[in-house]
Amino acid sequence: MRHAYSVETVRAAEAELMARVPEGALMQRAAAGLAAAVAGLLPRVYGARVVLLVGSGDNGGDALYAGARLARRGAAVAAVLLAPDRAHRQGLAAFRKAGGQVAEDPFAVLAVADVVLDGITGIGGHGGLRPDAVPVARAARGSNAMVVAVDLPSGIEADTGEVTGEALRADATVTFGTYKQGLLIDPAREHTGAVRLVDIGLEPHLPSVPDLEALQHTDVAQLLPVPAAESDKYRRGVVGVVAGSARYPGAAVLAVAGALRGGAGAVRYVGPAADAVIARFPEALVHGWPPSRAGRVQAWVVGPGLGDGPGVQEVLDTDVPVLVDADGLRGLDPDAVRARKAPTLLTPHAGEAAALLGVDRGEVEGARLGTVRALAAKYGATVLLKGSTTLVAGPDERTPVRVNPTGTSWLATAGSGDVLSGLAGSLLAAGLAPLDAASVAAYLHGLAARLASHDAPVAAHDVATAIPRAWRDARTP
Ligand SMILES: NC(=O)C1=CN([C@@H]2O[C@H](COP(=O)(O)OP(=O)(O)OC[C@H]3O[C@@H](n4cnc5c(N)ncnc54)[C@H](OP(=O)(O)O)[C@@H]3O)[C@@H](O)[C@H]2O)[C@@H](O)CC1
Ligand SMILES: [K+]
Repeated sequence: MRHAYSVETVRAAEAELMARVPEGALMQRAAAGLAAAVAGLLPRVYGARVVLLVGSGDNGGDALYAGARLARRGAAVAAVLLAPDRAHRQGLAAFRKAGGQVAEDPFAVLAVADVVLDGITGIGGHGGLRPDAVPVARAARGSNAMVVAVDLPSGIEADTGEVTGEALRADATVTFGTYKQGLLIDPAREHTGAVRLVDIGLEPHLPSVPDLEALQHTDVAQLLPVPAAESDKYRRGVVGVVAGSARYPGAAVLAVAGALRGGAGAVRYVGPAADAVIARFPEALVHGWPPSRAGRVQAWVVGPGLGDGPGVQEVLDTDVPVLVDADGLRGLDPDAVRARKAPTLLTPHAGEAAALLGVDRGEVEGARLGTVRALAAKYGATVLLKGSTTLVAGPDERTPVRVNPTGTSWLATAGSGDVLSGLAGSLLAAGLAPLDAASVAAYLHGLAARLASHDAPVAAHDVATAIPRAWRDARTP
C-alpha cells in the first residue's frame, strides 16, 4: 500500500523527529536525496548547467543545499532568488561557499539550463504561484531543461490536489519523508511527473493509518477472490445486473462483460436488453421482470444505460450489497440509501457527482477529495468518483480514502464506466467489502485499459476482454 498524509500530519511527524536529531539534519537528508536523484537524471554531473528556483521558505533551503552538493561535484549551478532578502540564510551561504552563483538574469540562465530545481514552495505554499514567480516558472517550462520539483510542484495544494492558480509542471518530483496527498490526486498529479520518495527517517513518526492510500499489485493480489476446491457458483457469488434500455442495450452488454470477469460464479441479467446480452454472452442467466424473481443474488448492479427505466428502488429494497451507477444515480434519494442495512456503492463520474451535490462540475473536478468525502457522508455509502485519478471513500470518515494509481486517459471512452460497474459488482458479490471491491475494480480496470491500449485508443469491450490479463498481472509477483 502506498500511503499519503496531510500537511498537518507531516508537520507533526517532522516536529517529533526534529526533536531527536541535530539541528538541520533533516534538511541535509532531504538535500542529499534530492542531489542524488538529480545526479541520476543527468548524463553527467560535471559541467551540467543547473538552475535553482528559490522561494522564501525551507523548500528553497532544500534546493540551495542540493545545489551546493551538485556544485561540489562540478556542476555549474545558478540560483534564481524569488525573495532575495528571505532566501534560506545558511543554505545560501553553503551554496555560495560551494561555488554556486546567484543569477543576475533568471531568463538568461534558464535558457541554457540542463535541469531546473523548483524550490519556490513546498508544503507551506498556498494559492498558486505568485505573480513574480509566474514568468520565471514559464521560462523554466519553456526551456529544454528537465524540471525537477522539490517536495512537490510549486503552486499545487499539497493537501487536496487542487490547482487554484498557476502551478509548475515538473518532469519529476522528489518528495521527502512520505507522499503528500496532493501528489496522488488530479489535477495536481498531472504536474508531478514521476514521483520519487526520499527517506528522511519520518516513517516511524507517522500514524499507522494514513489519510490517503493507493493499492499496489501485492495488495490487489491479496484481495482478489480465489475459488476454493469445493466452490460452486453460489459460493463464488452471483451478481445481478439491472441495466440497459431499448435505446442503450450496449450498456447492459458491457456491464455484463465486466461482471463476467470479476470473480462472481454467475451473472444474472434483468432488463429490456436480454436478447442483446444473451446473443453476446450465452453464459449469462437472463430473467424477466422484476429483479426479486431472478433467484439468488449476492450483489446487484443497477443503472448503466437504464434511461428512465425502473430498477433502482427494486434493488435498493433488497438486503444485499448494491452498486448504483449512471442513470441509476439520477435524483438518487439519500434517505433511501441511508435506510439500507446492506452496503451501497455509488460510482458517479464528475458530472453525476456534481448533480448529486448540487454544485458545478468544475467544482468537483477541481476538488475531488472533498467531493468524494462529501458524497460518502451525504449518502452514508461507499463512493467511487471516476476520473483520471479515481477516488474511493467509505461512509466512515476515519477510513482512508483510496486513490487509484492505474488510471489512464484512454479510459475516457464510451462504455468504459459500464464495464467498471459490472466488474465492481462482481467483486462485491464475491464477498469483497465495498471499499475493496471498488478500489480493486478501479485498479484492474485501469490496468486492463493499459494492457489493451499500449498507448493507442481502446474500446470499452477491449478493456473488459483484458481484465483477466490484468488479474494475472496483479497476481504475478
Ligand atoms: N520541516 C521539515 O522538517 C523539513 C522540511 N523540508 C522542506 O521544507 C518545506 C516546507 O518549508 P516551509 O514550511 O518553510 O514552507 P515552504 O513550502 O518553503 O513555503 C513557504 C514559504 O513560501 C511563501 N509562500 C507561500 N505561498 C506562496 C506562493 N503561492 N508563492 C510564493 N511564495 C509563497 C511563504 O512566505 P509568505 O510570503 O507567505 O510569508 C513561506 O515563506 C517542505 O516542503 C520541504 O521541502 C525538508 O527540508 C525536510 C525537512
Ligand atoms: K517545490
